[in-house]
Amino acid sequence: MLMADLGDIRLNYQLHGDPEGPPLVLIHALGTDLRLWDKILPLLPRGLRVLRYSLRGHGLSDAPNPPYPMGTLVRDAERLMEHVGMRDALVVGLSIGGLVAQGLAVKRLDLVRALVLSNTAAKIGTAEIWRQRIALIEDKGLEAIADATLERWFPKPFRQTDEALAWRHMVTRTPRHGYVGCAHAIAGTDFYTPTSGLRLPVLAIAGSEDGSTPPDLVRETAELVPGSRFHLIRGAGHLPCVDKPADYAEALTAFIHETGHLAA
Ligand SMILES: O=C(O)CC1=CCC(=O)O1
Repeated sequence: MLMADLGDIRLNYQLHGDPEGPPLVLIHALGTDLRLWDKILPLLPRGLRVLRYSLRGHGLSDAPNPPYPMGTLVRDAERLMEHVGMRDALVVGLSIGGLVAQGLAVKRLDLVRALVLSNTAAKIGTAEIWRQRIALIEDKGLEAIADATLERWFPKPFRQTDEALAWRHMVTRTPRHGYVGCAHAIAGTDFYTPTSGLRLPVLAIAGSEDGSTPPDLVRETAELVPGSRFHLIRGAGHLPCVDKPADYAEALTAFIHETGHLAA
């Protein structure tokens, strides 16, 4: 468990794997933290240098007052990669993590060699949806959105497990400032034009049961970048690294080898 003091923010991060290996960066979803990747880490090929961190306002990272502009979240990722001495990485971003990953690739292509856009889009939801969600949280707290969030995140059978309850706790324990800060960032982000200009290998991953970023939305984003590949995980929800970790790790591993990031 490590903390990067970047001056105006301290971010919690972890490094795994081979310190000399090709870099892989994992960026999580709203209302979760770096533990989102726990199940897939042991399933990834050996030899990678893996960086995962908690976004500002999440996990053990600082949670300053909202709002957080998307540019600030992108700058956090940029500065953290510089802090640990990483460039030319394969960057995996899930949901808001996918927005940060797109922004990072647009701004700093030297840091990003390939992108995995998981359960994400160039634009997620509408400003009005996010305004309503922020107002509800500011009035009643995160408990007020927890059940609806789990319905969008997980297919019904998974929602009935003890594990789903643990993820519900993760949502309600997210600092209110942190969730609202990042919700503002999502509300203000439309990457259709900048992402259309990207030219790098892209794998888009969708879950057939995803109630937050449904497969068609993910496919539409993949199609913005010529040559990108779309992979659907059947039976998975918004967080396939949680409810279908083996399928998720397999798709990621195939892409890691396909792009030549790590020799097969
Ligand atoms: O809360 C949701 O519906 C899912 C979500 C949207 C952006 C994100 O990171 O998660």
